[in-house]
Amino acid sequence: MGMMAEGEDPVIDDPQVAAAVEEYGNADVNRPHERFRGQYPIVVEGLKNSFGEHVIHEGLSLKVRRGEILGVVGGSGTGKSVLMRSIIGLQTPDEGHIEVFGRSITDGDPEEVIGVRNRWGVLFQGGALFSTLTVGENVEIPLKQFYPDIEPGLMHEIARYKVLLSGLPEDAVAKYPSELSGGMKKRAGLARALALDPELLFLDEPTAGLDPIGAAAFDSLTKELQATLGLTVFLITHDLDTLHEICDRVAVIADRKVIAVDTVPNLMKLDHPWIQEYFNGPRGRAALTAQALDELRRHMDKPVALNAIKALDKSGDKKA
Ligand SMILES: Nc1ncnc2c1ncn2[C@@H]1O[C@H](COP(=O)(O)OP(=O)(O)OP(=O)(O)O)[C@@H](O)[C@H]1O
Repeated sequence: MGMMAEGEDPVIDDPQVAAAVEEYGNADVNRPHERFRGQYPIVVEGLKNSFGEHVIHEGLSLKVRRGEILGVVGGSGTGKSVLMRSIIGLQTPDEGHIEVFGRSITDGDPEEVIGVRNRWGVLFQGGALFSTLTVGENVEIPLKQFYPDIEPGLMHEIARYKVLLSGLPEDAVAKYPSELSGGMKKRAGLARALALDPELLFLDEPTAGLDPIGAAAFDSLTKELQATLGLTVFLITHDLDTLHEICDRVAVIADRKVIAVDTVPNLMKLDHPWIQEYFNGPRGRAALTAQALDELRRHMDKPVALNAIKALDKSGDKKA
């Protein structure tokens, strides 16, 4: 086989497979389970968003790599949610271009956009569950919307599986959102976001409002799902522990654009005042110490690590 550019589909050598592809349409057709093979499932270029006189984004560009957990941070009101809403087509920008899975969201054919909407899942801030429906029924909504012909028994079974996949007990399927704790509601929202086996997962402040143990558990679940399901995750968060623990890279929004995208250690070296305040301020330092402790605990059998943990714990006590 000749050289293949990144993101290109492989040449089909097998005549039977080639005939089947010919019959059912090639990779450009919106087949439900076509998977994106390019390098960047999300590409945003020159985005401008405003509400009246209030300009939120101007000249904002961002590329999300396939398979990464990308954290998105920025001060309150810098437009993290508006960016997410633009990417999923809920907010029409004034200017700029957005592609998801290589298809234009901003000026694409509406049919095409519908063809990509079943390939992402979204957990909105607060979960956005329908209060009059059970958890199982909430998870079935996207299934009914995109695959109305699936028979009800199978639909219930898929929903039950997604609920379990999100770490909820089986009996949560029949419960109403009001019967769930905050952490369980987030998991139910996640189960719904996973309903269509997405390749791309959008999480808006998933650990906000959770206690530290619940937040850490949700982070582990996100990491596990990314690794096992091969997801790309776009994760808006204020949670420094989340950034340190699970994000491959972090995009920082300030001054109406993405001012940097990099790993947390690399971002911490940058001279921007907001970045310094955020990552190197007292809360940033505490998160870093917590991560260092976690890392050391993984090597507890080693005497050096044990001593280091003791020393770090003591220095934490002094600060507190
Ligand atoms: N539909 C809307 N109409 C008018 N203004 C809006 C609308 N949606 C968002 N905004 C404004 O856009 C700005 C950015 O909002 P956004 O919710 O994206 O911020 P954010 O970075 O997610 O903030 P936070 O961290 O507080 O959640 C805010 O000033 C908000 O008031």
